[in-house]
Amino acid sequence: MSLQSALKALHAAGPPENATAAPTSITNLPANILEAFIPGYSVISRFLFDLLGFDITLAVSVSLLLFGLFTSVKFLWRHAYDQFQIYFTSFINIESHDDIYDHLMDWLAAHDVVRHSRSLMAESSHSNAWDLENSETEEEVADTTELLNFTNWDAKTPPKFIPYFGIHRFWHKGRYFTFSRQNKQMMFQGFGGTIFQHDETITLSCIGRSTNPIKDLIEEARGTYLKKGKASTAVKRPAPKDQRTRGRMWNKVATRPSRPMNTVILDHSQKDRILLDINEYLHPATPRWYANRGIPYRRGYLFAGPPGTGKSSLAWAIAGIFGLDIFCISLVEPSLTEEDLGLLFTSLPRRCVVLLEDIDSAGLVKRQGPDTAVAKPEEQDAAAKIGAEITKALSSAQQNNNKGNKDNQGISLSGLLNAIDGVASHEGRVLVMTSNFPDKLDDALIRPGRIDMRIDFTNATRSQTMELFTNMYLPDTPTMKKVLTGGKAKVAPSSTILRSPGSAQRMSSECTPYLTINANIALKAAASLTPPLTPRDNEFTNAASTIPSIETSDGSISLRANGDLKPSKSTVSTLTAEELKEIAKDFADRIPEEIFSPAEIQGFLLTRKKEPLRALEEVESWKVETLKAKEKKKEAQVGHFDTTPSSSQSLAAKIEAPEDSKAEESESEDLETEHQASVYMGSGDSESEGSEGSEPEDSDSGGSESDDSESEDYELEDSF
Ligand SMILES: Nc1ncnc2c1ncn2[C@@H]1O[C@H](COP(=O)(O)OP(=O)(O)OP(=O)(O)O)[C@@H](O)[C@H]1O
Repeated sequence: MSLQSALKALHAAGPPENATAAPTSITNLPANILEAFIPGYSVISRFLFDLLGFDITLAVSVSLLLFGLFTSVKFLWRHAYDQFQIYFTSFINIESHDDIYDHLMDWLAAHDVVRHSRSLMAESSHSNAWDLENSETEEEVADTTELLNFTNWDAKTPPKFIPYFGIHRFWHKGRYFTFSRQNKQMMFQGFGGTIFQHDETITLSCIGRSTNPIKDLIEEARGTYLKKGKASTAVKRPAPKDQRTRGRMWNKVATRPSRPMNTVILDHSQKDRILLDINEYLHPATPRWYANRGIPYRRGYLFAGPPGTGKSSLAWAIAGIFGLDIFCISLVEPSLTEEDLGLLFTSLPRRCVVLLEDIDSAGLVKRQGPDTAVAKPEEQDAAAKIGAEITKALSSAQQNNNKGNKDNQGISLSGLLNAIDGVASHEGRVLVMTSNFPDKLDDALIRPGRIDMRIDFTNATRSQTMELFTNMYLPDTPTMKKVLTGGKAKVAPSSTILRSPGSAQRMSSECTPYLTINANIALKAAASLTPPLTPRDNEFTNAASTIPSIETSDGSISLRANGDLKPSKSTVSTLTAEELKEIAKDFADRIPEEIFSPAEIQGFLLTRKKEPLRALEEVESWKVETLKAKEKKKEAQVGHFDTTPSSSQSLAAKIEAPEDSKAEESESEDLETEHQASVYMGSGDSESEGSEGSEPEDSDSGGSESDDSESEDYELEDSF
């Protein structure tokens, strides 16, 4: 029927006056009823009749009836649905500041929900430095002589889609789930006016009167999430002040690959000691043991030593090995109050590593008052005096700061002690404090019960230097890469506890029964390692098996492993493990003992990370220059702090009569070089009795995980 004929038909229906007559059908409502719904209806309909030539009453009546029907069905449906939800469905709510929120979002992003939902949120997924390390990208950057451009790589990273606010429905394992994401906006009156804050809640529900299916789903999401980050360590820091007031105490700031223990170069007996101690402490049976004896279930460790000697690295490695998150607290954070500190400790998970870095420079107000931070009379060492001055300056600066900030009174020593072992303190955590000046610490802070074990770090010894060197230049195998990148390596966490079957055996025999179980597991894991990760007992033999050939061309050197790795174009020759060992020895011979920190040596090697021979060649001049710079800095500091002239002696005073052949070899160098070379010889001679001609005891060939990624590691740690 054409439009014209339709209009004609309507026109034939007669004028609106007819409409006032009794309706001929239910769809043709009386005009007075329509008037009640639409005020002025009769005027409008007359006007439209004059204009169009037909009565609209029928059309309006039908529309109104349909609308009424729809509204009542909708109302009934909603009511019925609400009743159904109340009596026949179960709910679990999750706040956005909880870890489960992340677990679920991650799970949903990878689940069908996202594929079928029509309301999604796209998030740019920024891969971190380690994510880039996959075979595809690696091939693309095989040639390190060219400048890199990451634009294309970023473009290749697809965005991540997560469900947007609102309700999403999905089936999972034969059950129907509803996922609702709500945004809450809160309003606060602050000093600067009204502050709006957003917070999120998600509600998971399923049909049935039991919450078990939802719990299972959450458990599944959690499992998937944790599995993904199995070989990585989550780094958490206190949430910003405004979030803390709303109950969110910690924020995850990063996830980084677990640091293998063999990349922390430290006396192996010390490493074993601390690992066994923590392993025993974390064992599920231990809390009962503590409770039965009325001992608070806490354990604290002090890592003491000069800067850059591996204190934080060891804490990271411990977190990685035991699969714990690491919670870093900076006591100098301006918004942190004692109350906050207490709450932070209370909201720690059951097992975790809490890292309090550089506790000596945290400006703690001591119990007896800030002046007690002044150096004690027996402190003759310039470095110690400088440390005391810095602590004092920091302390007074913090107090000055606090004068203008009523909220923040700073953290006092007693505030920290309360947080560490007060009633509110969470039990089961591994507390690690690091300090460059342990002698400055208040006795109360380091008394047993608060600090149960102290590990002393020193500047690099000869064997440490050798190990640093070999770690830097051992080939990077795919297995190692997986360990470092948190890839699909299956043995990463356990294998790093014990470095080799030999050490696993030893550990097994030394441990308590329940530790033996763990050691046996570790023994199996260690046995399943590929050669480069099984060091210590037969380090160089293993390493040699991964290096099949030598190619020498232009004098620069790189390593190649069994065809697993392609040599980069910038480095063209290969060393055997034996040769590498010899170079490492030579290198260590040229570095004075306990003068340079491992961080300094690592920094030097990093700039020559594929050229061990160049490192060997250039180490002498680097050594001289660095020593000069150190001396200068020390003099400047001594002058600044007005200490006695003897305080500038440190390096010079360690110099003894040159007598070693190495020192004689360098006779062409200036006087100072000779002078400093003898520093090394002096200590090297005495040390050489134990170490000369022998491999560095306990060195880990597995440490080859260093290489390229170590520089990233270095930078990242600094940023933390
Ligand atoms: N013993 C070591 N073994 C391996 N690497 C080390 C060692 N000491 C330092 N490094 C390297 O030096 C860098 C700095 O180390 P780290 O932060 O652990 O030192 P630190 O003692 O905590 O320093 P600070 O006291 O300044 O905080 C890291 O990249 C780390 O890899």
